Amino acid sequence: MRLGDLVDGGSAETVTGFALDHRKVAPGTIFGAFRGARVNGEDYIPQAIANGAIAIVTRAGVPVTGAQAITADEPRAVFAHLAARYFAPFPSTVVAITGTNGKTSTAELTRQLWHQAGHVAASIGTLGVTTAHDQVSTGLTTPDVVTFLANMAGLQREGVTHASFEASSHGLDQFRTEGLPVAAAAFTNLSRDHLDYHSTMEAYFAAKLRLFTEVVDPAGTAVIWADDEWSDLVIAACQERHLRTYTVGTRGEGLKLLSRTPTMLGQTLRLTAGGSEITVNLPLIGAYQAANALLAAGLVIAVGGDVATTISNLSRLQPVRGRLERAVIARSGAAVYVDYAHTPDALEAAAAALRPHTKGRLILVFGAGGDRDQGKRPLMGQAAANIADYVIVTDDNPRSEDPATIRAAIASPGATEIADRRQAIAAAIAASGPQDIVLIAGKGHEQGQIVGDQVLPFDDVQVARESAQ
Ligand SMILES: CC(=O)N[C@H]1[C@@H](OP(=O)(O)OP(=O)(O)OC[C@H]2O[C@@H](n3ccc(=O)[nH]c3=O)[C@H](O)[C@@H]2O)O[C@H](CO)[C@@H](O)[C@@H]1O[C@H](C)C(=O)N[C@@H](C)C(=O)N[C@H](CCC(=O)O)C(=O)O
Ligand SMILES: Nc1ncnc2c1ncn2[C@@H]1O[C@H](COP(=O)(O)OP(=O)(O)OP(=O)(O)O)[C@@H](O)[C@H]1O
Ligand SMILES: N[C@H](CCC[C@H](N)C(=O)O)C(=O)O
Ligand SMILES: [Mg+2]
Repeated sequence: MRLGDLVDGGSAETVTGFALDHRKVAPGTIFGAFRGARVNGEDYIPQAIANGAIAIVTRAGVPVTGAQAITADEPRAVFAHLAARYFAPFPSTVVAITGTNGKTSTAELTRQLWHQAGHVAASIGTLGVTTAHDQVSTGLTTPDVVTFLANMAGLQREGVTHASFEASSHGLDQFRTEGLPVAAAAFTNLSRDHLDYHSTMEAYFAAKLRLFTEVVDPAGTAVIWADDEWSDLVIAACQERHLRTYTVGTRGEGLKLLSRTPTMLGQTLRLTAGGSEITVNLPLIGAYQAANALLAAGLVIAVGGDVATTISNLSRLQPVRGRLERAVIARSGAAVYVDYAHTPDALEAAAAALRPHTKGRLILVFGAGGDRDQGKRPLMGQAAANIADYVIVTDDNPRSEDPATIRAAIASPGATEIADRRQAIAAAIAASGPQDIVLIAGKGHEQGQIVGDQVLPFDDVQVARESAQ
């Protein structure tokens, strides 16, 4: 592809790739020079050109000498759209999920439902790039736009026709997932997180809302969990754009949840869909997993899946890694669960899921990540005190912060503090009785504890199993 094929007045030079970092520029690259959270990418334009960049996408007025300048008010959006034309084709059906909690779960359950329906399907998100046979980590929930589009194109080459992806608020704010057609977009919920980056709930919500007002195709569908306090605002924004909406939940119209009855290993859902009443046994516990499963079904139906088959396939869903994952039964007889709850709302959702299965006490081990929203820490501490009978506060990826300061900020009333996560997990399990449940929250599938700039190997499930012996 030549530069002239991509931009008006472009030269006949061959485009060889796209880069956001000047260190990744090779001859023929189009470089995106953007102001970032840490540094200003515009400062690296001369180096990018020296490394062979043939065009620079940036703001108007930024000096560019020796390469074609492509300028726009929102240069990240233009860069994404140019890159998408370069990397295309993509899987023919792509859907996205946003919300504070439940993106990974919904993306993964959507992938599973498509797989069951006979499609070659994949998902991209916190767990990495997942196909029926493989899982490769990308490091971020929503990778940078070049990685994202290259991965999507790679999936298409491998025969993937259906792909779901997580659109994090950072990703949406930074236009990391633009340019490719998105046939449907789901909203899970909104609660406190990431205010270190977005400052206010309104700004955080506005970032999420872009998925519906700008990213999803105008002829696409918004699939909305109707029972969240922010849902009506999402529905209103979609209606303003004349987007088709498909709502799910007890207030849902597409999939209406009539009742939810916990069973030993899951729950029975009674629903109305397309005018008929359907009962399905979901092999996952907790209201939150039912919500995510219904959203996944909604997405599959929104892009053409058969309603009855899709709902019946819910009974064959596999658990999502690190989301209410039963790690081990301790010698005491207590069941030990690992969950990725790292917000106040998620802690409540995870505890609510386990309560009906607990005859005794709910013992909770958790912490809060460093270099992330500080305001959520005391709220998590208070939530923990409300939902659990015994709380141990420990470390969870302190990153560059002092772990003791993070634990002090959590300040969970009545909690025990054990800095070392392995010791905390061991203490929780040692304290458990046969009727109790131990919930280890915050790290889910993660394979490391980030301390400073080191990633020390750590897996909550494995440590729980070792501690339970
Ligand atoms: C705050 C944030 O979101 N930062 C992300 C963002 O960085 P940025 O654009 O602000 O970059 P910057 O470091 O200020 O640099 C500005 C520009 O200069 C360029 N640069 C920089 C240095 C240099 O030598 N040369 C150069 O060209 C950079 O490539 C960049 O384009 O874009 C980078 C590339 O896409 C990301 O790697 C980086 O993620 C950092 C590492 C991060 O920790 N992000 C987390 C907070 C995050 O994004 N999390 C979300 C949500 C998690 C969830 O709840 O699910 C996620 O989607 O994972
Ligand atoms: N629908 C939901 N409602 C409330 N809480 C939920 C919901 N789905 C998941 N959770 C909680 O959030 C945790 C993380 O779930 P998941 O990984 O699916 O969310 P996510 O949105 O991808 O999170 P992240 O922002 O870290 O990528 C779960 O382990 C659970 O505790
Ligand atoms: N995607 C989330 C994950 C948080 C997980 C928790 N273990 C932490 O490190 O805070 C974030 O980057 O904020
Ligand atoms: Mg996620």
